[in-house]
Amino acid sequence: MTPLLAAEAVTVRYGSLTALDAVDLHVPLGQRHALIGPNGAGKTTLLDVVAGATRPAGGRIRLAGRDVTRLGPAARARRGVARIHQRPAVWDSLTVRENVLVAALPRAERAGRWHPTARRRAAGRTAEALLDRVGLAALTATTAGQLAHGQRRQLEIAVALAGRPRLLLLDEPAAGLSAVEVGWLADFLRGLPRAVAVLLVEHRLDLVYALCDTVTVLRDGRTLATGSPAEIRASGPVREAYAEGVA
Ligand SMILES: Nc1ncnc2c1ncn2[C@@H]1O[C@H](COP(=O)(O)OP(=O)(O)OP(=O)(O)O)[C@@H](O)[C@H]1O
Repeated sequence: MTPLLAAEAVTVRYGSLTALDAVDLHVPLGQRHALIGPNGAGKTTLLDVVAGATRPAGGRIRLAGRDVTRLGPAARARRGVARIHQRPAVWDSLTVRENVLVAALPRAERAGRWHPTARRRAAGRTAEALLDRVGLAALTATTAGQLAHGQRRQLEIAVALAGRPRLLLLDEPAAGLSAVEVGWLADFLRGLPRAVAVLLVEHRLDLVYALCDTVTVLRDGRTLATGSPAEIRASGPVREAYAEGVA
């Protein structure tokens, strides 16, 4: 079956540094797939390539079989790719609700809400439901710039889901969160419908093993191993390589 995401022989160079060297990655529909590896292994670079933020020097990205290598981030977002950044990226000057509305309006239009009032209403309902789900219902009128780090993460997740993605790219979502917030994040991601596939970059292996079906280990821009959490845990070379480089 055609995977939702296929990265084929993706190569990225920064000057003389090869950040990714012919990396292959397949994510089937609905899969929770983790990318782990030492610092500098190329994990964020691979997310950048999948999101369309970095153009590879070689290789292809296919979404549901279609070659999207030449498409930028906005076109990929329209095809169902959403991203959570290492530092939560939200509009500081807008309210919490407005942040989600901005993301929900184009989706409402694509869903056939042509009339502006109908579009606003549909987007408003989406925003309210999502803010409720991420636990920000009491803060809808708060300016995003006033939110604490964990709340910004919750908001960014609501914004990402407002476009109804098929593929959610998460770049170290647990970074900077308290233990309670990490627990919330794990529960939230576990509860995501399988209509959304997840590609997760995360240093916290407890979270990776608890959430993901498949784990790919990168090292120095190359794939060291891909397997189930049990297979990756049991792999001596993987443990050594990962332990060497983790901060
Ligand atoms: N814009 C850039 N210009 C030059 N080099 C870069 C750039 N972005 C990344 N690199 C280099 O590419 C390599 C891969 O970086 P990347 O951020 O993808 O690694 P990572 O596995 O995500 O690391 P970390 O776990 O530390 O976030 C590193 O050597 C990094 O210094």
